[in-house]
Amino acid sequence: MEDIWREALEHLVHDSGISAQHRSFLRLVKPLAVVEDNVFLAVAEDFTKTYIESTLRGGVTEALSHVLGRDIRIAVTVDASVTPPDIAVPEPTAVDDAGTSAPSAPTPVTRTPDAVPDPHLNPRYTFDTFVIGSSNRFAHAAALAVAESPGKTYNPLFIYGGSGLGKTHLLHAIGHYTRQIKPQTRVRYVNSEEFTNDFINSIRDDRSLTFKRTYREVDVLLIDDIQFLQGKEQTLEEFFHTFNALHNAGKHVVITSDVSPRNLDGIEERMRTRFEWGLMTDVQPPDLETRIAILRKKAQADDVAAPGDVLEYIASNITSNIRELEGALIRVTAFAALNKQTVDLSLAQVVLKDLISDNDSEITASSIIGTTADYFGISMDELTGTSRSRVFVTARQIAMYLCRELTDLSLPKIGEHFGGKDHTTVMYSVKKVEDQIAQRRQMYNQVNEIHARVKQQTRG
Ligand SMILES: Nc1ncnc2c1ncn2[C@@H]1O[C@H](COP(=O)(O)OP(=O)(O)OP(=O)(O)O)[C@@H](O)[C@H]1O
Repeated sequence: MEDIWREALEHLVHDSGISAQHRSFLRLVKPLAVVEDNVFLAVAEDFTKTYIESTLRGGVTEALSHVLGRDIRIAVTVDASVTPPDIAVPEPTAVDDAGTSAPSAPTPVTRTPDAVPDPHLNPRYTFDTFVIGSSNRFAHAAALAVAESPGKTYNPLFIYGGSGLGKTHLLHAIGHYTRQIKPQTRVRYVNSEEFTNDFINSIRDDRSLTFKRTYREVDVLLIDDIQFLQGKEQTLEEFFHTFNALHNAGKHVVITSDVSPRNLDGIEERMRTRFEWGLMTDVQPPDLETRIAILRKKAQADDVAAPGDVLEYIASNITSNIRELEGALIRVTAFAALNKQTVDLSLAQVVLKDLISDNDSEITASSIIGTTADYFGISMDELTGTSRSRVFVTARQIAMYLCRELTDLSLPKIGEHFGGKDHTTVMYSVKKVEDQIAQRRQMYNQVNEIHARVKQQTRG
C-alpha cells in the first residue's frame, strides 16, 4: 500500500504541482488499504480530514486511479493513534521546471500569492509563453480582451483552427490571466469529451444538481474541442442550457473547435447561431518566422542551447503542427545531451533524418500501438491494458507520447485507444516520456526507433 501511495504522490506532484501547504497535509496521511474500488486513508485529526476532502480530494483520487489503473474513490477516516509512514512527498521540480518559462520571463501567473493554481490549467500555457504572429494575432488579442474583462465583450468567443495550433494554449492562458487579475473569479476549463462523460455520469448517478452547479456556477467557462459534441443530442441539449444560463447571467463562455461554427455538422441551427453571437476567430498554421520564434521560446523555457540555424532547419521542415515542431526540438536537444555533444545543424539533420516527412496524416493510433507492441515483443492488448509491470508501462507511455506527437487526436481520444484511460493518465505519460528522453539513453533510443518505424510504415 505504501508503494502505491508513494507512486500516487509522485504522480500528483508531477501532474498538477502542489503547494507547500498541500505537501504538509499529505505528509499526515497514512494509506490503509485498497478494497475493490475504494482506497482507505487515515489521518489523526478531523481538520486534516476536512482539508484533504475539500482541497485535495480531486488530485488524490485522480493520482490513485492513475496508479491503480481504474477509477477509485477515497475514504478518509480519523484515528487519533495514526502515525503516518515516513514517505517524503516529492518536491514539485518537474512541474516548476516546465512551468516557468524563459529565465527573463515574469513570475508565472499561477504562482501569485493569492491565486491558488488551478489543477485543470497547464502552468505552461500562459500568455507569456504564447508567441504572437500573423497566424494567431487576432485570436490572441480577442483572448486577452476576454481575460481582462470577462462577461463584457466577445461573448462567446469562438476560436477555431487545425490541430496543434494553440487553441488549448489560449484557453488555458485566459484561465490563468483572469485569475491573476481577479483571483476570486471562478474559472472552469473542460474538454468537451470530459463534459460529455460528466454529463452521462451525472445522469447515471442521479447527480444532475452537482453537474449543473459545476458548470453553471462559474464566471468563465472554457470549453475545448466542441466538435466532439457533434451528433450527441442529449449532451448538446445540456450544453445549450448551460450556455444560455451562463450567457444570460453575464458570464463568459469561450469555445474552441477544429472547424468553424458553420462547418460543425450535427449541431442544431439555434446553437450555431448562438456561437456566432460573439466573436469568431481562427488560428492558422504559423509562418516560418513564427515557427522559429516558438522554437526559440521553447528552447529558452527548457533552458537548452540551440543555435539559430538549427531552429530554422526544424522550422523549415515541420510546418503544420506546433506540437510536432516542439517534439522535434526535444528530440534534437535530448540527443545532444545524452551524447554530451553540442547542438548544431549536422547533428539536427542526422537526428531528424527519419522523422521529417510530409505524410503524417496517415499515421493512426493503431499503427503506433501496433508498432510499439511489436518493438517490445508484447501484444496490443497487453500494451493497452492495465498491467503495471515495467515493460508494459514503458511501452504504453511511449505509445501515448507518439500518439500525441504524430496524430491529431485529443488527450481523451488517445485515452480511448488505450482501453479507456483517463486523459490525465495520457497527459502524465506524455510528460514523463518528454522528461526521460533527455535523461535516459534507453528511452531516447526506444522513442526514436519506434518513431522511425511508424514513419517508415506509413511511407509503405
Ligand atoms: N503561438 C504559440 N506560441 C507558443 N507555443 C504554442 C503556440 N501555439 C501552440 N503552441 C504550443 O503547441 C502545442 C500544441 O498547442 P495546443 O495544444 O494549444 O493546440 P490545439 O490547437 O489545442 O490542438 P488540438 O486541436 O489538437 O487540441 C502546445 O505545446 C502549445 O503550447
